[in-house]
Amino acid sequence: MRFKQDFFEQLDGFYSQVYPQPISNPHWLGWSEDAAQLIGLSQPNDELLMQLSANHAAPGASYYAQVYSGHQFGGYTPRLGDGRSIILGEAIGPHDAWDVALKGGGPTPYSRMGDGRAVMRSAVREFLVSEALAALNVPTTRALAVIGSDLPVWRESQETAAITVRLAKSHIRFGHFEYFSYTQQGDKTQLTQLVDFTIQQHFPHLTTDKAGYVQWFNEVVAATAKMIAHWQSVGFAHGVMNTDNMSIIGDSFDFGPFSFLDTFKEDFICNHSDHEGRYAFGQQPGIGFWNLQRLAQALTPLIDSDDLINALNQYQRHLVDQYLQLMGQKMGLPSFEYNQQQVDKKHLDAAQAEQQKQDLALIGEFTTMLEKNQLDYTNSLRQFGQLDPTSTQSSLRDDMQDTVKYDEWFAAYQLRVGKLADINQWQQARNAVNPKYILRNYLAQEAIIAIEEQGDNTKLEQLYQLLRQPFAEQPDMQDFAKRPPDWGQGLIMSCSS
Ligand SMILES: Nc1ncnc2c1ncn2[C@@H]1O[C@H](COP(=O)(O)OP(=O)(O)OP(=O)(O)O)[C@@H](O)[C@H]1O
Ligand SMILES: [Mg+2]
Repeated sequence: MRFKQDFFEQLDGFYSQVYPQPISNPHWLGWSEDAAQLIGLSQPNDELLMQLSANHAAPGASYYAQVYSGHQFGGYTPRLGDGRSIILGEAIGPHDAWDVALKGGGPTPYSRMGDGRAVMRSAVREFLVSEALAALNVPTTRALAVIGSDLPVWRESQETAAITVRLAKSHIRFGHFEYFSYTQQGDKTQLTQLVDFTIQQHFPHLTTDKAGYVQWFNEVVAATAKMIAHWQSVGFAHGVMNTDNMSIIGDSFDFGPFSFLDTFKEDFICNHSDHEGRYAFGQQPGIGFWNLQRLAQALTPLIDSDDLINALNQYQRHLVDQYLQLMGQKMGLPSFEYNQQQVDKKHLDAAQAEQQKQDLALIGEFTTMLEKNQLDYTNSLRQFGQLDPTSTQSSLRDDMQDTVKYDEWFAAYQLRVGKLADINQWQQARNAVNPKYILRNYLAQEAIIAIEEQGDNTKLEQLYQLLRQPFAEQPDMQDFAKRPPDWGQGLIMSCSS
């Protein structure tokens, strides 16, 4: 790893330098070949294991924990910060630089009551989902590796500690801006410094002046909407959309009790502690907006309210455009022209707006049918993409209890689809965007249990390899595409991690 230290060198006062604490008997549990390439690594080796388990110092690393705050479940916590994630610096890759962080690397000045550690099950889940989302083309932080140990940690019972080696183009969160806006009221120096740094590093096509700030916030709104549209389209529930878990570049970030939908359920709650369903699957688009409003509030010292409001007002349009683009591809809505050019246009004409409304309704009726018939979201879409859109018979129809309703819907769908030139091609295009394999909670759980009980990471490795190619048939792996067994249906994860 070759590091640069832009955050560390340019943002003094935005972090505490702190060295990670080693974990004992470190061993590789998981290694992502794809993530490794991003920072110019190929194979894991013993020295790297010692460095990433904090047993040896990594040459060129700075080791720091960032300070931030955030709205958690709607309430403001004035100071959070990296309580268990220690950043080594920005590793220089062939295309981008990636922060390398040891999540679970030991206590920091921001640990509050926590031990600075992560338990194996949560580290494994974060590793797998980071790489699975990336393979689904969802914007996300990455995971280079997960490292097991025999260091005991206490949660509800005794468990062992592990470290996820996270790669992130940025660790800057909405909560960073909240922290520097509210702790330094009346003095914009640090807030300005942070915005300028963010723009220079991650939005280099923009200027660091008033006009640039406005454009930047517009792009943050669009990136956030895009990320959430991706989540809704693949059926991903994040579970803890606090503003300290929202990345400023719109990457999915901090994976705790997340879950992919098995059976489609709009109000699915994956977080055991989320009693009111604040972060339920169907609430995510609205929460994204709420979080952007909190960010906007923190930026009022630098950007005029009218400009912030104008940008916020574009959120829904970005979200709908992106969602329709993704779902349109998944469902094969033809001449789907919600391309980037159109997304960038400020206004749609009346005919386009009407078409959007109808398409949204068509997609919504489809997911409602899935929900009513308790069908699996991922598998139903995969199945749908293999049917013959010119024929009224299909295996998906056979799965519906109410075929009258389905036929009615399908007739409307056929009308929208029109004539197809090549059915084979149509089906191939659907298979390229409707995954066959997703990280179902029960699959992650099986991999975790094998490690817990036998110290065997074969299942984890197998799952990682499977999810690298979620759209490929992988004939030997068909069982992994099945709906969960009874014990694994709607598995809800504990928040302790
Ligand atoms: N075991 C722990 N020890 C110390 N601090 C912790 C621990 N678990 C969580 N925290 C801190 O509590 C706050 C909220 O936790 P949250 O679960 O959102 O983040 P996280 O999973 O620890 O890390 P990240 O957001 O970097 O992925 C953060 O400040 C986090 O660092
Ligand atoms: Mg967090």
